[in-house]
Amino acid sequence: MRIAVVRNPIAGGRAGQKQWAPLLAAFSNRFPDLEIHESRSSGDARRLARELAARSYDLLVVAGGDGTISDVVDGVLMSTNPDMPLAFLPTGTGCDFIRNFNLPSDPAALAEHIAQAPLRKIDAGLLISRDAEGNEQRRHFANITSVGISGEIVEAVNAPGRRRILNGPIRFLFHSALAILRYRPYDFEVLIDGMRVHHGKLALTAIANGGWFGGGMHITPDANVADGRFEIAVMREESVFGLLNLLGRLHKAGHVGHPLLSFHKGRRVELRPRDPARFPVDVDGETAIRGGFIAEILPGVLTVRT
Ligand SMILES: Nc1ncnc2c1ncn2[C@@H]1O[C@H](COP(=O)(O)OP(=O)(O)OP(=O)(O)O)[C@@H](O)[C@H]1O
Repeated sequence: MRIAVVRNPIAGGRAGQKQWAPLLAAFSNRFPDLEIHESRSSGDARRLARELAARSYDLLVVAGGDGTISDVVDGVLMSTNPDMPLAFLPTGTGCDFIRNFNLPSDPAALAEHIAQAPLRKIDAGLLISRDAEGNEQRRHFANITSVGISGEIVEAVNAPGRRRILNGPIRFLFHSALAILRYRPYDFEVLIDGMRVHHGKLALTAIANGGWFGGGMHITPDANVADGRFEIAVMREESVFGLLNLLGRLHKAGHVGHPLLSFHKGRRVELRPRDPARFPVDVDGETAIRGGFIAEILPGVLTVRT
């Protein structure tokens, strides 16, 4: 099997770098023709994926976290060969997307699992938004797009320079607490398949292909990456203490049934802000776009070996 790996060398910080040596050894052993391609800057994994998808590999393996997977998914789906099969080597901090698949953690077992796994089709999301000049922009995502408090947290956690100061989970907790204290709820209309399901102030809305975000928070427990639909969680305005309490329950999906939360299924979600602010949107754990947008599910567009 001819395999190209797209690796983000900074994913997961020091822990991610430690994981890499045993993964590389196990994969080189199982797949002697392995080629490694490293991203050189933010967003570079998208360019690499688009170029590599057009060549004659049997498989593209993504070594990184959710941001790298998101860039590679976008690059492959924008390439001349969107059917290029993908597999995942988790070396990121949160690694939420791969929680949707039952992957072994031992490197040799993971290599064998990928070698044996049948090809299957899963869904991806498409975001249609506008850049600061008002031009339409399109990008794909793999896992979850969210706005509100989560958008603010993701922007704060990833702000330039912060990756070096605190390590992954501590940085996330620290900036989450700060962002919650500072959060002023946005005013939104949320439309799902043309029906208005919410208008007014929001704590958070998550549009999910997969079930987890924020490093293990099980925000949409009913999401299924292969059912052709999003699961959408709409969390209404809440006090700071209420928000902290709700977010604290997310890891074990203890938020389900909370009176301020509603869950929906749909294929097309429109988020219309009531004022035209360029608020940050969390796209697979990165601030990839700003302001209102439309999200569409693309059923079965991704080919994976998981
Ligand atoms: N060579 C590079 N130098 C600097 N940044 C890079 C480089 N390659 C990729 N990036 C950027 O690194 C960021 C983080 O990547 P990624 O999300 O994969 O890791 P993570 O944040 O540790 O994991 P997770 O998202 O699962 O928590 C992405 O925004 C990506 O664009």
